This record gives sequence, structure tokens and C-alpha cells, in this order.
Amino acid sequence: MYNRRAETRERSGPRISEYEVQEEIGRGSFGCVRKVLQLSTGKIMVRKEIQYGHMNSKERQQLISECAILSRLKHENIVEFYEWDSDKNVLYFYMEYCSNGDLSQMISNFKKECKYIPEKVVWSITAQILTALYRCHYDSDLAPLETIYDKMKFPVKGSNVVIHRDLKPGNIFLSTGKPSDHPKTSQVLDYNKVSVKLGDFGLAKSLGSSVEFATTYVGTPYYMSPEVLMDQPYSPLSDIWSLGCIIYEMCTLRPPFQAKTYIDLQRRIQAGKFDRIPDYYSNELQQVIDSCINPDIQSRASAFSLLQNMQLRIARKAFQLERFEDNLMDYEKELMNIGNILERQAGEYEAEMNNIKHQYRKEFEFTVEQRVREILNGKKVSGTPDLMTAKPHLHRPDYHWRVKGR
Ligand SMILES: Nc1ncnc2c1ncn2[C@@H]1O[C@H](COP(=O)(O)OP(=O)(O)OP(=O)(O)O)[C@@H](O)[C@H]1O
Repeated sequence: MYNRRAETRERSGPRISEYEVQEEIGRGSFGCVRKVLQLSTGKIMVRKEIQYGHMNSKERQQLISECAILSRLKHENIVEFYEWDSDKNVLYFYMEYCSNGDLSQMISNFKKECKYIPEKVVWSITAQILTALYRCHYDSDLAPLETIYDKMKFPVKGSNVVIHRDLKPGNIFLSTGKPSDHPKTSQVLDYNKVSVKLGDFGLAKSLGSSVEFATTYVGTPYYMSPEVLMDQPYSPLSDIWSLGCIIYEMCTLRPPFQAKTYIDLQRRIQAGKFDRIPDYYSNELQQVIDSCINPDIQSRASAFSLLQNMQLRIARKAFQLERFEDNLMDYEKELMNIGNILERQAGEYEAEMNNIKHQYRKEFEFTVEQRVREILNGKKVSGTPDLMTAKPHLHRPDYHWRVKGR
């Protein structure tokens, strides 16, 4: 077994042998995805297998150094990457299991029911995707909003900028809030309270400050930006184009650019022309889409500029408050649990006290009764005061003296 974990991993995790492999969830372009059970914790995870036997050592090294970056990418809106391992030809990624489906399923559910996705839900999902992209594109976390009017400081880029490169509805996993370590059954999603996790960073490319952009395309054509189509370098703004296509699809329930042939799709994407979203949605939402799906990369919006939008601020604040409420409810539950434990312990303590008292009283009554009986029988009982000699304290009626004195 070829194991390079020690080179890149910050924490020592369990080895492949410590997982029980369960059913296959699906297959992507690079290999299959399976559910696994981590034996030491009982936690269900996902294992993504990537065949890398055909790669040369430089490419392998590149992939392995990306693993190190992914394992540091911790964010509430990003599927957690736990660790990686490998054997000769296969690289195994261990990731958080998302059991409640993805945005592509949500879109097809609405399509089946011939309903629009409520605008509030569209803003909320967009805001969450953007906070995750902000984390990747600037290598820094977005500060929580105190109020929706907060002035946001321009981010100082860290050294590990990550571009997703394969943003699409199928890589946006949904849940109803708090993560569950042991998901047994899928929850019924309340889309008004949906929380988002960006997954499949397996193809993400890390960009060091001096490293040039990658030029190998590995994405899904519908969401591909024109510069990527023209073999120009990826940049974080290529993700923003894809995000625009995703917002558009949430509103119209179909991607903005569709074609029968690849060439036709390429032509349409490069022209960058698409229909307006239905009137059901606000102009503000249309403007956000327009600022993302802009073939001129110089004037395309960034994650930072999009997050200035008031609707996105409101959506972020609402999401923060929901999280806060969830935490409060958890805290309340915990307090109630502690209260119940204390009440039970108090009951047990009282029962024990009563028991001891009862026991003691029985023993005491027995001893007193026994001693009284002994005294009455005229026996000297050790430790018992002699009633007749303990003069000063004893009651002797006066008339006895008088009788004696005569
Ligand atoms: N963390 C996860 N939790 C639950 N399901 C997942 C997770 N990651 C991937 N899947 C599922 O596994 C299947 C295969 O995913 P994978 O990312 O390998 O390919 P894809 O995204 O479908 O296609 P491509 O590789 O071409 O982008 C998909 O159905 C996906 O929803």
C-alpha cells in the first residue's frame, strides 16, 4: 500500500483498512463514489476513487499537494474533506456524506411540479454558494454580518487560492441545516431552510501566487465559461460565470445555454446571449445573473462585489440568524437534558436519604426500647446514666425530704 499521508496531513487519521466499504453511490468521470463506514467512529462517509495509474510522477505530486489544500478547506458551506489515501493506481478521498440530494434534484422536483423556486430560496442558495466561493477565491473567511449595512473590507488574498472549476447543480449538495454524522434516512427537505454545501473539489486547482493558471478543462459544458472554452486560463471569475448559469437555472429550470452539438454550445456561450428570467423574479436577480454571465471577464463580477448586493446581504443575515436560532435550540435542549438529569439525581438522593432515615429510626427505636426495658428490669446498662445517682439533675419531690427528716 502506497501511503503518502504523512507528507501532507496535519492530523493522523485512520487507514483504509479501518473503513468498511458499503454500496456504490454513483460514478463520475474519474471513478466511482462509495459510502464507507469509519469503524473507529461509526461515522458514514463518502469515498471517492480516482484512477491515477496513468499519471506521471509530477502530475501525481500535483494531485497530492492539492489534497493537502483541500484538507485545510474547512467551511460550513463546503463538503468536508477528511483525508486521502492511495494504493498503486487509485487515490481515495474520504469526504463528508451528503444524504439529502443536490441542487439538480431540487430543480427537477420543481420542474416536475411545474412550479417556480421561490425567489427567497434562490437568494439564500446563491448567498451560501458565494460565501463558499469567497473562502476559496480569497483564501480567507468572510466575516459574519453584524447588520446588513456593514461595510465589507476588501479581502487580502491568501496564498492558497482555490478555483472549483466544476461548479454545477450536481455538485451543490443540500441539507436542512445541521450536519448529521449518522444519516440513516434522507430528510424531507424544507427548501425555505435549505443549507448548501459545495462538493466535488476533486478537480479544483490550487493556485500559488507564482503558479500560472491551469489550462486543462475538466468541467461540464453547460456551465463552462467562454474563456475556458477558448483554452484560456482559468481564474476565480470562471467559477462566477458558472454560478451565474446556476442562478439562471434555478429561475428558469434549465441552463442558459443549450445546444445539440458541442460547436453550437460553444458559439452560444461565446455570444453570451440568453433569455430574461421569468417575470416572477425581480430585476435585481436578473442584474446579478447578468453581472456573472458576462463574456467580458474584465467586467464580470467577483465573489466580493456580488456579496455587496443588498438581497444577498439580507439572505446571509437571515441564514446567520437561522444558525443562531438552531444553536440556541440546541443549547436549550442541552439545558433541558441537564435539568432532567439533575431532577432524577435529586429524586434518587431524596429516596436514599429517606431510606437511611428510616433505617436509622428503626435502629434507634429498637435501641431505646431495649434500653428502657433493661432499665425497668433494674439492669445496669453500660453507657446508660444511673437515674438514681445522677442527683443534681434528678427530680426529687420535696415531701420525701420532709418524711425522712422526722
Ligand atoms: N459527498 C457526497 N455525498 C453524497 N453523494 C455524493 C458525494 N460526492 C459525490 N456524490 C454522488 O456521487 C455521484 C458521482 O459523483 P462524482 O462527483 O464522482 O461525479 P459527477 O459530479 O456526477 O460527474 P463528473 O465527475 O463528471 O463531474 C453523484 O451522484 C454525486 O451526487
